[in-house]
Amino acid sequence: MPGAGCPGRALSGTMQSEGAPSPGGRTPRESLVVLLVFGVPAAVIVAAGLVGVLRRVSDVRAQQADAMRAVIGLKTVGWRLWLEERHNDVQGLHADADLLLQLREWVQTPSDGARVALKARLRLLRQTMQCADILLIDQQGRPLIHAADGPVVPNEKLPGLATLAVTQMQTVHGDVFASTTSAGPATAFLDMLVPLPGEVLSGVPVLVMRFDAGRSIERLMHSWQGSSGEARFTMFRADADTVHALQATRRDGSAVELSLVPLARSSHWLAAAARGDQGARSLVEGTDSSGEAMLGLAAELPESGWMLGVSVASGAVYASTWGDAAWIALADLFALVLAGGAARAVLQHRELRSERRERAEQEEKLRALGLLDAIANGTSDAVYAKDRQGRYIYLNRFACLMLKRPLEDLLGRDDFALFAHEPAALMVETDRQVLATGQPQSREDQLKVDGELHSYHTVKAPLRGPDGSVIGVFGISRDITDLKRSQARLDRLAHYDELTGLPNRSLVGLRLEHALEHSRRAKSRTAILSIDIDGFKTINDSLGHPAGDEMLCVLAQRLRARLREEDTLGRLGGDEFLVVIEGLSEPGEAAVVARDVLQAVARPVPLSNGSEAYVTASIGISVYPDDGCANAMEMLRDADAALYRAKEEGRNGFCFYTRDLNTDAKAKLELEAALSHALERDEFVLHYQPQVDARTGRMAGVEALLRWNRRGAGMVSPGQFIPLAERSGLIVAIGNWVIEAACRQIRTWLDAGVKPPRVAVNVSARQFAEGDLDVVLRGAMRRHRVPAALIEVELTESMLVHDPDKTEILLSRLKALGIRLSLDDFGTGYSSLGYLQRFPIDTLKIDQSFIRRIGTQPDGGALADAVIALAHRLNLRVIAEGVETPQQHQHLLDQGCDEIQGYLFGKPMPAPDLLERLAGGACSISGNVGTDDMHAAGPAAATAIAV
Ligand SMILES: Nc1nc2c(ncn2[C@@H]2O[C@@H]3COP(=O)(O)O[C@H]4[C@@H](O)[C@H](n5cnc6c(=O)[nH]c(N)nc65)O[C@@H]4COP(=O)(O)O[C@H]3[C@H]2O)c(=O)[nH]1
Repeated sequence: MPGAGCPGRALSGTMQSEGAPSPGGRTPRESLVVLLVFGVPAAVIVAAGLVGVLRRVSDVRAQQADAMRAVIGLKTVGWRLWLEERHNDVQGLHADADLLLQLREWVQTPSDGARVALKARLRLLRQTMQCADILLIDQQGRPLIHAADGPVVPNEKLPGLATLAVTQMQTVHGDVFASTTSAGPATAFLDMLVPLPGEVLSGVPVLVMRFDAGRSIERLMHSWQGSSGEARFTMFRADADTVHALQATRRDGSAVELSLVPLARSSHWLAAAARGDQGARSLVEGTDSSGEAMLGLAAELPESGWMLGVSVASGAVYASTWGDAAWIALADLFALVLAGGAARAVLQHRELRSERRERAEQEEKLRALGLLDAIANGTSDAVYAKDRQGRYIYLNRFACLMLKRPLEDLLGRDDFALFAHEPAALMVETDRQVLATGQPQSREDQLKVDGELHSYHTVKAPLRGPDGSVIGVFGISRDITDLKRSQARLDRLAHYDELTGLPNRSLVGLRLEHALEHSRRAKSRTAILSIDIDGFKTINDSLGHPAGDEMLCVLAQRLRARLREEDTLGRLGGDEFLVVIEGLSEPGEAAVVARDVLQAVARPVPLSNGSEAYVTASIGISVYPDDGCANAMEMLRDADAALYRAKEEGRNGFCFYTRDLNTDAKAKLELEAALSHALERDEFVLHYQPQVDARTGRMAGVEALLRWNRRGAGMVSPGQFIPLAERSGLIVAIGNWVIEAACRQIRTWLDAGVKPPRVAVNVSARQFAEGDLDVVLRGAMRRHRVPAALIEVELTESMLVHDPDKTEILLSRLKALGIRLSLDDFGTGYSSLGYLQRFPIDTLKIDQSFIRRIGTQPDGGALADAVIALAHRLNLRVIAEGVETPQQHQHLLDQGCDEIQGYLFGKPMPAPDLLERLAGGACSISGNVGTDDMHAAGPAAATAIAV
């Protein structure tokens, strides 16, 4: 926490020292890798280069040796040819008759003349055969006469050769020999000895043809220009100490001079060849006479007594090899340089990478520290660290703000120095657990800050040093006061009704479970009262929801005030309340409470708009264990069943649950299931009840009343199934069917030539709310070609008040069709006179309950009278329904009521029965005025009045 000078720095130092690697250090493993990757290939390259060079040298030597052997072979062939030619030259000499004759003459008469003649002959022969000399020798090899001038060049091998030739009696030749005169140049000769017939020439047995071998030798020693430079040839001969080489020199363009050169045995290549160290015809190395390094190869020159050697300068032979070697070496060097460079680059790269990594790590750490600092100070949690002794070593900015002290004041202090003893002890205890277990701990604390109690959620974890040992405690504390408040609010919302503040369904359910549990143990009674406000919907619809809500709140307060503290009062939703009463000793105590509740509800409720609302309540009671319920759910179900019964029994009362109620509920469910199939099974039928002119008794119209002929069960009263159909939504389809059926019936009457009465159809609230009543009516009227004047729609007050604007539009659309509108049950709801003026109503229908009062109570007709007067004041027609007695009829007639409907004039009846009435043209009051067996005839049904 550098900015604040907080001990965040101390933490930074700790983090930096953690396990940093040696900077730029190359590990032995890295060096080994580099050595393996680059050293080994480099060594292989160099070795391969070396082997290449050596192989090249070896190849060159082998090639050179082959070439030299081939050249020597060629030279040898040349030499053999020359020898063969010489043999051919001397062939036949031993049979040369002229020569033999002259020889014989000379042998027999060794006169000068004979000698001269023989010598001339030999000279001629020498010329012809191009010999260097021709000798006649005796058996000891001593020359007797010769053809050339000058002294005879001695050949020490002649005696031996002469013996051989004579013994074998065939031509033989000796080795090439050189004249060894020290003064002039030497000449090489070859003596070919031809034995002469002995009986002829005893004493002169051999003719020696001496050939000059110089030319041939000179040809042998002609140098050869090969690919590896000039090949030089040498004839040589070795004795014990010296090697004599024959050098051929052409002097004057024709004669070849030879010289014998003694060579040192040591370094001259010929000496090595002569020694045969590496075998005959093997390549030898040495120097030549001038000291130049030479490669040579020597082979015996056949039948000459000499060796023939060929040599080339080593430099010329290896020149290309050295060139290749130089290239290879260069390539090797290049490869080595490359390998070295690559190795260096790799090493540098690795070093660079490692440096970069270290730098990145360092930066990362710095960033992390910065982040830590930013996080610790950026959060609205208190972040802190303490040493093992509980002294603060770090606090973030928020922690300082929370404690309202500068950092310097806080560092080094412990919790006892900063907080009250009790919370401090708890904090220290948590620290102790963290230090002892090395495990994080969390807890919630409450601390007084600025005189206000705050809730904190704290997580504490061990603070570890670089070696992993626990050196203190690290903590984060979050102010969760608001969260706690929200939680409490959510809790309230989850368990309490927002409007009345009473426990809601879930909390009441829980309390009921608890109460039952307690009752089970204490063997006491628990009762529940399911309360429904009668007429609440009407209040809501007529006065608006705010008024409804206001009334609910007032009722909730009243009920709460009537109950004991330990009783639970809850609102389950809408106008449903539930009371749970514990510890009853007998069920009758529940009835006392119920009566109290009824009284409380029945009192007028003053509303803020100045008006007063009058409502009653219906209550269903279930008592544990008397009703045999096992749990809360069953109790609620039974109390509901009792509530329905209470409502059925006329409201503003209570009803205890009995087992029969459950049977009723089941029957209702079955009824509902059967109702859903009634339309498709065509089980509905319309009955018609006459509405007659009060004065004339003529039938002015009929009310279409729905009947359900339930399969297997007979006729079901609309009072039973209409509410069910309303609840399930089936009423919309059923209502449409009624309209269709009524129109169809009118058409039937029309087609039958009967003047049909006006038919009033009942419309349900849901059907009206669909908003398409005009479309449905128009469709039906069009399909059956029914004049709109024959249709009347009966609405109830509550339908109109729900959404007046929408109602106004729909009613005007109906009026536009030409349909009459009648307001049913008028006076029972919260009748608003304003609506009567606003909506295009034609007729008011006085509710049966008002009619029933006539004649039974003093001034019982007052309400009916008022409705009649009001209707007429508003120019509306008025019709009274449920008229059963002539007194009622008379009273209504006296008051000016326009039309009458009731058993007195006819019960609802099937269409064929009505047809008879229609045919009769008037509605008479008779003993049996209807065929509808749905309702029992009233007391006046037996009276017959003819109108
Ligand atoms: N005690 C007695 N009762 C008389 C007398 N004259 C007529 N009533 C009965 O009073 C009810 C008049 O119908 P409501 O007020 O529209 O009351 C109707 C109406 O609200 C509803 N309802 C009947 N048919 C339909 C229908 O097609 N559609 C809708 N939505 N509701 C219908 O069912 C209610 C009951 O119908 P119902 O059982 O047919 O009962 C009829 C009728 O039979 C009388 O002199 N004495």
